Amino acid sequence: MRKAESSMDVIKVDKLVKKFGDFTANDHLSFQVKKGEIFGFLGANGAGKTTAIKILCGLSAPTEGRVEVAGFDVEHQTEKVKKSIGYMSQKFSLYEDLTVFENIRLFGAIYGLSAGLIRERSERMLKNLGLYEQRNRLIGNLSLGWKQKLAFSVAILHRPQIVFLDEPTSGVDPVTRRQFWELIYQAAAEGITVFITTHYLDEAEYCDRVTIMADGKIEALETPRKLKKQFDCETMNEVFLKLTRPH
Ligand SMILES: Nc1ncnc2c1ncn2[C@@H]1O[C@H](COP(=O)(O)OP(=O)(O)OP(=O)(O)O)[C@@H](O)[C@H]1O
Repeated sequence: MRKAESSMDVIKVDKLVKKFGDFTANDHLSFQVKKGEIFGFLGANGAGKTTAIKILCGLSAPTEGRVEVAGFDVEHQTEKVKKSIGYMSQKFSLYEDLTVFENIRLFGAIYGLSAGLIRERSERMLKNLGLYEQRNRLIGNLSLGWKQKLAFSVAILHRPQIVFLDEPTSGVDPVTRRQFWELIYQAAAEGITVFITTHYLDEAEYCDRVTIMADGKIEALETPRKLKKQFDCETMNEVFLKLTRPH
């Protein structure tokens, strides 16, 4: 298993609570994520994953607790947090009526990259993806798998410290999911921390550490190997079912 690059914590969550009225969506979450780590954030529908990710990205304020991302307080240094991260979700889509290259140029400019840097990085990225010959095609004409791989590459174009991926492989075929994970490994090897939610339990096996949430609480947080040993299971799927089935 690939090791996280250093012992530096780039995400620190301390007793995070998020309430919507009387309903507690995140119930005293505490965890840390290291630089270069691939951190899987799992849980059944409604467990509270997206709620927590929105707080970590500075899009929503915690009700209680303290959250630090890339060394910044998410509540009081929101703009600095936003500059340090990349974000991609299942629903995040590139502009369908712009070409591959036009999308990269647009997002590069939004991230504040110079024209020269955008050209250099986009060429390298498109060649790495095997999409260079398609650079003048409209996004709308690409398959979902290509769109998601490209969306991920665009989300890290500005070399963020951390990239948040909310169900990025939802609906794509197993071969493309494997290729997507190759991109994740490349990013992590370059020191980008990857925070990912997924409902595919085979993908949980690819993470350095995994947290499993149920009803707004963290039920387990460990490496996949240790979790399987701890719960006496062959697969992460079995671990997940043990921890998230209604008791
Ligand atoms: N703005 C809101 N107002 C009220 N309730 C909310 C709000 N946002 C989320 N919730 C509730 O909080 C709970 C957690 O939702 P959340 O979207 O974080 O779950 P999730 O783990 O990401 O689920 P999924 O896997 O389906 O994406 C759900 O019961 C949801 O209905």
